[in-house]
Amino acid sequence: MHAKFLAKTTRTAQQETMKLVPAATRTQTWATMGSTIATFTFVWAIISQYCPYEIRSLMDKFKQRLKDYFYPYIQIAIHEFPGHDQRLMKRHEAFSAVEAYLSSNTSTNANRLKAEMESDSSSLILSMDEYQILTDEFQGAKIWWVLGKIVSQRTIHDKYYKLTFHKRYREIVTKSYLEHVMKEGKEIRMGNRKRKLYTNCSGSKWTSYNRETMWSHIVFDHPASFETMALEAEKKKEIIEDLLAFMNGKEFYKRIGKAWKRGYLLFGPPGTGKSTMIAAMANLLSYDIYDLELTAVKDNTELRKLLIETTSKSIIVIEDIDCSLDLTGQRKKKAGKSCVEGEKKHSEKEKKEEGNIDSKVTLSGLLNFIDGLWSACGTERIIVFTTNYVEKLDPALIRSGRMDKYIELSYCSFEAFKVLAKCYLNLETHQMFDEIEKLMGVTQITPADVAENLMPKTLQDDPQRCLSNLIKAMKKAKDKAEASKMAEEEALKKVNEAEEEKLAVDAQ
Ligand SMILES: Nc1ncnc2c1ncn2[C@@H]1O[C@H](COP(=O)(O)OP(=O)(O)OP(=O)(O)O)[C@@H](O)[C@H]1O
Repeated sequence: MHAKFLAKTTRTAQQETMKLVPAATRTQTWATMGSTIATFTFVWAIISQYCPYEIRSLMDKFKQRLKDYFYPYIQIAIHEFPGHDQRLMKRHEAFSAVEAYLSSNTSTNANRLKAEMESDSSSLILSMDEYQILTDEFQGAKIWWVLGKIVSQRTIHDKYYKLTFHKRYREIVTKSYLEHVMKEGKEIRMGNRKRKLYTNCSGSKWTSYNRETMWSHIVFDHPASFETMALEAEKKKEIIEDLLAFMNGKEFYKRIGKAWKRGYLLFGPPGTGKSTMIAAMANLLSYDIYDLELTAVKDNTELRKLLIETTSKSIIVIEDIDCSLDLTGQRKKKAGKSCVEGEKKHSEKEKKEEGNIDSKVTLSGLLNFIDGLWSACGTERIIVFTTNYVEKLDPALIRSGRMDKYIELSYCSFEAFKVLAKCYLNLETHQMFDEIEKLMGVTQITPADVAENLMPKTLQDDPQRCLSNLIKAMKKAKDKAEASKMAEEEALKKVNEAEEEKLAVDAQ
């Protein structure tokens, strides 16, 4: 039994030893590896310190190649402030585009999100938090995105988006995927951003990001739309189609070799909706507006600079062009609508407050602005001129080919009135409409005046009262027109009689 026990004990000890051997070997391996790494690090530190630069750089190259060989992934970083130049505080457009692109699938894929409201955005933007990894797929390629941050002693830390992908997808990612990200990102940003109304007149309520730009801006938040514009349906449709064709015409303009821009001349009496139409155009296309005040532009050089600073997807507006230039190309002083209503005297102080200066912009400078070589810098821009007196304009300014489309906005027709009645009173038909239609056939009333009368004075205001107000206003306008026509005829009759008398006297 003792021998049996001894044999068992010996076997167990042997087994234990067998079990212990690999554990000991493992410990030994780790120890060897640790000391090898320590030796390597030590040797590397010595080499780095004493080895000549050329050899070190060769070794670095070799190290990188070795890493490339064993690490089959490619990484691309897109920095927030490229070149680390944060002085201008100008974010890299590519960084913002990536941010917008990733925000679209962040909400479904990421579990740590950041919600921010950018100064020029109209809604909250969800983006991935730092070091969160997002996966995207494109044409079979898998791409990982991560948001990193370089912490430095600067007040702002440079952030970057890094994308990682397998090197077999290099072609797809660099040729198509990045382009797709930029395009989609820019579109998302366009849809989210608040649009702006720029002016070249400086004033306290206008803001500008930095002193380097000649334009100041406020957020453009005008509710005008083509739907609410009092205009004949056919005309409305034609204008909308024209604008949309322009917006989607990138390839077309490229094919025909023309700069991607379009000129519109809006003309008609005051209060017929020229400014409203510009706002509706900007809302339809989601464009910014640059309201160019010519009287505040020093000379042609400054005009050119202003033009260069405008961005694409914008409408450049010069209102009341007849007041800004005369036929000889010399400037008239503009004071609101003074050139129409009689030249009101403007004090130097008032002129300064409006930003008006003694401008030397010439007609040729303006023509260059519209379709000279300089006008081709930048793309997707619409230039709109407005005037109350188209016949006063220099023929050079409106010759065919210079302005692409002429839009006349005139007195209110019955069809246009019905649009306003629907908007203001929610009425599609009413027994008083017949009388209004008859009066509209013989009276000239502007949509602004119609709108003024249809506007309910209180929330409970009776639509019937608004319609009868309009009828009264139209009858008054009709009587006034008839009276002034009679006065004109009377004056003409007197002139004729006087001339006849003079002829009779001369004949004697
Ligand atoms: N066609 C229209 N449709 C809807 N509302 C209109 C229209 N025309 C004028 N209005 C109304 O009248 C107001 C003044 O119109 P708007 O300033 O657009 O006219 P305008 O032709 O630009 O005048 P001006 O030549 O004096 O600048 C607008 O705020 C709008 O409410």
